[in-house]
Amino acid sequence: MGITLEEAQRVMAEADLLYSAADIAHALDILAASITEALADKNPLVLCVMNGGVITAGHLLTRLNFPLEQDYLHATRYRGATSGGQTITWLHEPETSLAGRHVLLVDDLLDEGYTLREVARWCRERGAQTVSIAVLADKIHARRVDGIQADFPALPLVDRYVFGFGMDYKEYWRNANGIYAVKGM
Ligand SMILES: O=P(O)(O)OC[C@H]1O[C@H](OP(=O)(O)OP(=O)(O)O)[C@H](O)[C@@H]1O
Ligand SMILES: Nc1nc2[nH]cnc2c(=O)[nH]1
Repeated sequence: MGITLEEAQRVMAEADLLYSAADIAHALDILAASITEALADKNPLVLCVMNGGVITAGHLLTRLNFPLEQDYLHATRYRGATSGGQTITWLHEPETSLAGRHVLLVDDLLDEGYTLREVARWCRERGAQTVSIAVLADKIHARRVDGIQADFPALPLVDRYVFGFGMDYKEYWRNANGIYAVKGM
C-alpha cells in the first residue's frame, strides 16, 4: 500500500490545482456564516470525521464564534486506497454523549456518500436530535447513494480523485495547502 517518496513527489508535480488556499479560506468564511446562522443558538456538538476532516475542522472551528462542544470520530472506507468498498470501519467513537444534541459532522469530502450516511445514521441511533453535515468539498457525479447530502457544502468538486487539505493520496499530501486532482484520475 505504501508509496515511495519519489511517487509522492511526482504525483504533486503532475497534479492539477483545483482550489488554492485563498479559494478555500474564502469558501470557509461563507460556510462558517451559514453554520452560524443555523446553529449559533443550538449548543451544537461538532464532530470531526478523522482523518480527512481534521484540517477543515480546525480551520472551520476558528471561524465559529459561539458556544459549542467539539469531539471526533474515525470512520473510514478507503483506508489509504484510492477506491473503497461499501463497508465502513469504525476506528474511534466520540466520548461525548449524543443524546438530545444538535450534531454537526465536519469532513473533508462527500463523494459517494457511504461514509457520512453511515456516520449520520450512527449519530441518530445514539439519540442525536438533529444531524447536519458540513464538508469542504462536494463531489458532483451520479454515484451518490440515496439518503445523504451535505447541509453545508463549501466547494463543488469535479469527479476526479483529489488530495490536499486533509485528503490523502495513498496517505500522503493531506498537508497540501489546496485541493489538487491526481493526473489521470
Ligand atoms: O463519500 P465517500 O465515498 O464515502 O468518501 C468520502 C470519505 O472518504 C474519505 O475518508 P477515508 O475513508 O479515505 O478515510 P480517512 O479520512 O481516514 O482518509 C473522506 O475523508 C470521507 O470521509
Ligand atoms: N483523498 C480522497 N479520498 C476520497 N474518498 C473518496 N473520494 C476521495 C477522493 O477523491 N480523494
